[in-house]
Amino acid sequence: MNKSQLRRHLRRLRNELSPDQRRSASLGLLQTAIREGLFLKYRRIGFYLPFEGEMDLLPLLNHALWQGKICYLPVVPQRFEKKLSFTRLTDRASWYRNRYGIHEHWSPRPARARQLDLLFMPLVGFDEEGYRLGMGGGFYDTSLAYLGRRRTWRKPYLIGIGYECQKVRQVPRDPWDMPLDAALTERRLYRFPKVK
Ligand SMILES: Nc1nc2c(c(=O)[nH]1)N(C=O)[C@@H](CNc1ccc(C(=O)N[C@@H](CCC(=O)O)C(=O)O)cc1)CN2
Ligand SMILES: Nc1ncnc2c1ncn2[C@@H]1O[C@H](COP(=O)(O)OP(=O)(O)OP(=O)(O)O)[C@@H](O)[C@H]1O
Repeated sequence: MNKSQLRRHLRRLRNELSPDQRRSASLGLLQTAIREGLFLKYRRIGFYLPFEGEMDLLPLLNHALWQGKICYLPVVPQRFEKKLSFTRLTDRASWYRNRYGIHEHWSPRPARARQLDLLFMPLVGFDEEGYRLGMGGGFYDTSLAYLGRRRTWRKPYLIGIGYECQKVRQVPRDPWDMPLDAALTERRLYRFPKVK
C-alpha cells in the first residue's frame, strides 16, 4: 500500500470506533501519560484540537493546564507557505476556523516548533520504528525539517498521539519524513531508539 491508500484505510478504521471506545481510550491516554511522567520534564507543550475521529487529547491538555504548563495549538500557514506556527492558549483567545474547519486562535507573537519542549502530533498511522503517517499536508514534516540536520540540542521531543489500531507494521517512507521520538496510545508509550 502507498501512503494515500494506507491513509484511506486507517481513516476508515479510526472512524469505526464507537463513542464508548473513544471515551475510554482518551482516558487511557491520560493515564498512560501520567504513569510515564510525561508532564514532569516539559514546560512548553504543543497540542492539537482533535477532528475527524482523531484521538481526543483534551483530557491531556486539561491536565497540563492544571499543572501550569504553557500550552500551544498549531496554526495552519497561508497558502504557499508550509510551516506551522503555534499560538499559546490564554483565557482571552479569539477563535476562528482554519481552511480545514479546525479551530485556531490568533496571537500577536506565535511560536515556532523549535521553541516548544514537547510536541504532541496528530497521526493517521505509525509504525514500530517511529515513522508517522499524517494527513498528507506535509505541515509537520516541513516545520520539523531542521531536526534532520541536528545531532545535539534536539527540540521539541516528538510524541505521536493515536489509537492502538493505528499502529501498522510499516509506514511507507519518504526522504522528508521526520521520525517520532515516541508514540502514545490508550495502552502504552512506545519509545523509539534515536539512531536511525
Ligand atoms: N487536529 C489536527 N490539527 C491539525 C492537523 C491534523 O492533522 N490534525 N494538521 C496536520 O498536518 C494540520 C492541518 N492539516 C490538515 C491537512 C489535511 C486535512 C484534510 O482534511 N485534507 C483533506 C483534503 C482537503 C484539501 O486539501 O482540500 C482530506 O484528506 O480529505 C486536514 C488538516 C494542523 N492542524
Ligand atoms: N521538509 C519538507 N520540505 C518541503 N516539502 C515537504 C517537506 N516535508 C514534506 N513535504 C511535502 O509535503 C507533502 C506531504 O507529505 P506526506 O504525505 O509525508 O505528509 P504527512 O506526513 O502525512 O503530513 P503532515 O506532516 O502534515 O502530518 C509531500 O508532497 C512533500 O512534498
